[in-house]
Amino acid sequence: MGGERFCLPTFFSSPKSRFNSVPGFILCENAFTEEEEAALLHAVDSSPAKWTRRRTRITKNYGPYYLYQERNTPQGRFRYTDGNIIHTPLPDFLESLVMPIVKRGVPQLEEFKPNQLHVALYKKEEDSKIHMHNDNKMGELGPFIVGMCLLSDCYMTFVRPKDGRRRVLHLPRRCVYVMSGESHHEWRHGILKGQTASDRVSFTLRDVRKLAVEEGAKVTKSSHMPSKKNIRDQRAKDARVQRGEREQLNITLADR
Ligand SMILES: O=C(O)CCC(=O)C(=O)O
Ligand SMILES: [Fe+2]
Repeated sequence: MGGERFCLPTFFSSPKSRFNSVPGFILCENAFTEEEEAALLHAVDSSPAKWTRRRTRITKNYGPYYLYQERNTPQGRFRYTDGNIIHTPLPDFLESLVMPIVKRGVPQLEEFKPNQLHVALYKKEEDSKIHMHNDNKMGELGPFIVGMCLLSDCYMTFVRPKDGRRRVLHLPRRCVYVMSGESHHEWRHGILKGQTASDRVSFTLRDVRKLAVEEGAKVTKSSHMPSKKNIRDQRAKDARVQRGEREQLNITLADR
């Protein structure tokens, strides 16, 4: 760990963040070994899902393709192609590797059955970050969101819009964390620029209970159709892909 640009954001020292905890947030340190970490990275590398660039992060997505917008639209938080939510099958390593670690570290998660796994690579040299957001803004998730930190520590910033409270939590490499209760429903969170110690990989597990449209169903109601602008943007993107302009992301995590 180290690097001069990895330090607490300046507002951390403000009186509002003196009590550094967020209700409902559970942190399990040393939740997995270096060998397990290597196995998880190798499993992501071996999985056929494609890497996609999203703003400054690079991600692999399994389950319904999730967007981080907080606007309440009829199509919800999901990305569509031809009227269907993009859906990548869950990988085998979710059951064989990920869930045993999560349940061992946090026994309260015994009943937790995620149907979505989001793998993100935050690159230090690209100042990767994730903007402040609330994953459950539209109430589509079950009671837990679970995260895992691989390869690097980071600081996660929390803000509670109701009263402006702010907290910054240190998430160590190889931890498992859980957002439940207030941290899940009332706080927003993000990882700001410069707040990962080095290249970091995270796993986010969600239990998506409400899709705007039935999984796999054709969108027929006009109110469920993506906006004209979304359709235009998607067509332009598809055309770029066909012309081979899309960035080819050949990434290997295991050799980092
Ligand atoms: O990288 C992380 O640990 C957090 C990611 C996150 O907040 C999310 O995917 O919703
Ligand atoms: Fe999140």
